[in-house]
Order: sequence, then structure tokens, then C-alpha cells
Amino acid sequence: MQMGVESPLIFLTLFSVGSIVVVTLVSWRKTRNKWALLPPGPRGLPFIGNLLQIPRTNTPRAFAAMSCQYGPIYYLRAINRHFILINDLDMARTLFEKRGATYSHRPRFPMVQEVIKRDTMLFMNYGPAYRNSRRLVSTFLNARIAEKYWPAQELESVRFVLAVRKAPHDLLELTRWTATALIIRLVYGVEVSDKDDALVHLAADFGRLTGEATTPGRWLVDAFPILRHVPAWLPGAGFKRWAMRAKARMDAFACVPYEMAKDKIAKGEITPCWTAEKLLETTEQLTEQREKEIQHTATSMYSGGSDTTYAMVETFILLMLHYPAVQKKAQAEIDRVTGGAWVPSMRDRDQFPYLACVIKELFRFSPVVPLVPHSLHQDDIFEGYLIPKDAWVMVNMWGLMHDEKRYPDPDTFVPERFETDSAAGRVPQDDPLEIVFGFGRRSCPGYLLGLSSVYLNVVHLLFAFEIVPAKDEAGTDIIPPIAFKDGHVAHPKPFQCNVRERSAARMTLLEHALHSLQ
Ligand code: HEM
Repeated sequence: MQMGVESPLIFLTLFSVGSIVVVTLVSWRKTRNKWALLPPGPRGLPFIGNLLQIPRTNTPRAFAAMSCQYGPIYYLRAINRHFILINDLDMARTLFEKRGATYSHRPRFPMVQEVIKRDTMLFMNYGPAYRNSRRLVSTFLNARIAEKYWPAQELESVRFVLAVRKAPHDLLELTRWTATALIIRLVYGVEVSDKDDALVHLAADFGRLTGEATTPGRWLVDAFPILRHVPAWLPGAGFKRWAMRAKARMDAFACVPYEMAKDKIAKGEITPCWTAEKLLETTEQLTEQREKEIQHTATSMYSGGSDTTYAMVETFILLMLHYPAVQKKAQAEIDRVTGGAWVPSMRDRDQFPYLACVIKELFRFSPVVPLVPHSLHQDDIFEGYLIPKDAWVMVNMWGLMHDEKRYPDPDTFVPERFETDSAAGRVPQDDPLEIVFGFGRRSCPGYLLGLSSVYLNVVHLLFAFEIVPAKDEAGTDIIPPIAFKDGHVAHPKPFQCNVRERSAARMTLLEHALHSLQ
């Protein structure tokens, strides 16, 4: 009788254990099979994966070299983070454009998104809040109204070259000032008087802190997001205290110019600008939420636009030290058109075809965002490979722009590669401007503004000055290496240079231009 009660129990226990073993085995096999579908890549170590193989310096170039070994798509893992590197234009387009619904998220940056709680558009995942932000940005940046900003852009650019005249040794700092001043003028209607203005420092700190907070490998919390719950007072939680200080400074940048704009409106001194437009477009009391949206969008435009623009202008200056013949040829074109008798403006842009090639080559030679990171929130299969959920899918923009098949001799600065020469049967190489601003739903909304600012700074510098090397104590030219800092935005490493005024008459013309633009 007893046997009769125990037998079904034993049977049930064995059956349950057996089922668990079978289910575990099947799911282990499935998982194993799933990971077997990852793209090729270097073999990693247990636990840390490829952490030690991920290049820390000259990263885009090193990633491009790895793709010669592993192919146009390859995989790396750093502890628990998965990286998919894309070094092929068609693949990049397929993922970010055709499969944009899947690949338009940003990778998780726990330090920025969850500890500092910076919710600028740049770090947002794709969803309703992002789309709302993008809609707001498009009220500032769109092709229909791009021309509206030309006078302010010309004014800031002329102010820039005149400031360079006064302080040629501050040329690089002034490139930062002019980019900051332009965005602050357009967004908040506030004039940033000079490079030592408090807003310039606040903006510079905002950029620096964003860079530090997103430096790969710097924060343990990025690898182990659970650490975000550690209280700030705990020994070893220095990152939390750093984050609190960074947040306070970054919030100040979001608030100070915004409050200045509001204050001006309250006093009736309205300068046309995006913030004023937003604040005045309704007679109803603004909700706290709406004010936050306006502030965040304004800082998104600042953080997307300022660093990138001045990085391009700095790079242009550096390249002119290495390619004086390019500088001479572009100046000859400007002189042929203007006769040195009027200051070039936005409306004259089409009259400088060689300069247009110089600018294309500038964006190709050093794409300002060398690695473009997107992410996805569900596993995907692409060309038979598994792209795991939450992976960093990084398009190596630098690699695409230095692809020898598309751009022969890619490490040499050759604007002529974009010219058509019917006699020699030469067709222009692919236009980098169709690529370097990104693809699909996250592509750069500020490309028209960025391009025109770079054009104006470049044409005005060339109109006014010769960009020449600085000299050492023995009077020998210092030619700095073409080297870039590591970071999300490609800034040249600090370098020395000098400028020589081309003529006093040109300076007078610039002074006149400034008066008529003010
Ligand atoms: C000067 C040259 C510029 C270059 C080369 C450039 C390039 C880029 C690139 C490659 C991206 C990432 C695209 C992606 O994730 O797929 C981006 C994003 C962005 N850019 Fe630009 N940019 C420039 C100027 C500007 C300007 C002037 C503004 C605004 C005033 C701006 C605002 C933004 C914003 C808000 C984003 C984030 C978009 C998002 O996350 O959805 N950019 N830019």
C-alpha cells in the first residue's frame, strides 16, 4: 500500500528533475547556438573578453585596421558590453536607414543617462520623448529657414576674424568662442562679448564634462550599472560625487543663458532667437515640463553644434600648415572673384568651386564624429550574424572616409579629388558630405548650419590672412603633427600657428562689413 503512494511521488520527482535538465539543456544549446552566430572577431579572454584588445588611442584608425583582418562587420566584447563594428558604407546604410526602426537607439551610458541624468537628445533612446525633442529641434534647424540665420552667421564670422587680428596667438581659442557665440546668439539671443565671457567658460565646461562623462572605460558604473545605486557618501563612491559636481555645472549651462533670454523678454528687450520664439508662441502659462523641454532642446543644439563646428575649423587651420599650396589655390580663387574688394558672404558660396572641394576634403579627411554609435533593443539577424540586443553598433566613419577603394591615397589632403575633369575623364570621388552627418533617423539635424558656419569661417580666414607656422626660438617653422585627441569629437591635439594679415585694405573692408551687419 505504502509502495503505491511513494511510486507516483518518485515518478513525479524524477519527471520534474528530468524536465528541468532537458529544458536547461535545450535553452543552453539555443543560447550557445545563438552566440555562435556573432560576427567574426578576435578571440577574447574569459570574463573580460576583448577588453585588452580594444584600442585606446587612435581608435578609429585601429578599428579600421582590424576590419582588414576580420571583415567589414566584426564583434568585440568588453566584460558585459557587446560592440559591433561596421566598416562598410552599404552595411551602415542598411542598418541605420533601412532598419532604422530597430537601430535608432543610443547605447546605454549609465554614467551620463542614469547618474548625471543628462537627458539631452544626443543620449536619448528612440521613442516618443526623442521624437518630441527632434520635432522641437526641427523648428530651429530645417532647410526652409536655414537662410534666416545667414546674417547672424556672417556677423559672428567677421567678428571672429577681426578678433583674430587683435590676438593672433589666440586663434584656436577664438575658433571655440565663435562657434559658442553663434549658437548662443541664435538659440538665446544673447551676445557673447569675447572669448573670456563667463558663458564661454560655462559652455566649455559643459562640453568637457560631457566628454569626460562619456569616456569609454573611465567609469566602473558603465560596466556595472548596479553601482548607480551606491550612496554618494560611501568610500569608493567618488564617481557619484564627481557626477553631482558635473551635474550642477552642466545644469547651470542649461539654465543661465535660458534665464538671460527670459529676463530680456520680461524687460521687453526681445532679440529674435529660438528661445524667444518658443516662449512667445503661446499666451498660456508655460508648464514646468514645457520649460524643461525647451531648455533640453536648446542644450542639445549647443552640445551637437558647437564642438563639431569648431573642431572642423581647428582642423582646417592645422591642415593649411601642411598644405600651403591648397591655401594659395583657394585664396587665388577668392581673389579672382572678389578682387579683394568685397568680403565674401553666404550668397557667394557657389562662386568658389575649389573652396567647396577644400571643404569636402576637410570633412572627409577628419570626420568630426569618427565613430557613430547606435544601439538596438532586441536581437537582430543581419547577413546571417547575430546583432545582440543592447550592443553598441558603431559605424566607423573615419574608416569609411579613409577607404582606399573609394578615396585613393586617403591620408593625403587632396581637394582636387572632388573636381570633374572631363578632358582627363576624371569623375569626382563620392561626396563625403552625404555621409559624414550620419544616416537615418538620428542623422545630424544641424548639417546646414554646421556646413555654412565652417564655410564662412574658412572663407573669411583665407580672405583676411595667410595661415602660417609659428617659429621656434631659432626662427625655424614649427610644423605640428596632424594628430587628434581621443574622444567622440575629433579635435586636433593643441598646436601652435600664426596668421599674417594679407592687407590693411582687407581689414578695413571687414570692419565695414561688421558695421553693416550689426
Ligand atoms: C559641423 C559639422 C557637424 C557634423 C560633421 C555633425 C555630425 C553629426 C553626426 C555624425 C551626428 C550623429 C548622427 C547619428 O547618430 O547617426 C550628429 C548628431 C547631432 N548633431 Fe551634428 N554635426 C555637425 C554640426 C551640428 C550643428 C551645427 C548642430 C546644431 C546646431 C548639430 C546638432 C546635432 C544634434 C542635436 C545631434 C543629435 C541627433 C540625435 O541624437 O538624434 N550638429 N551630428
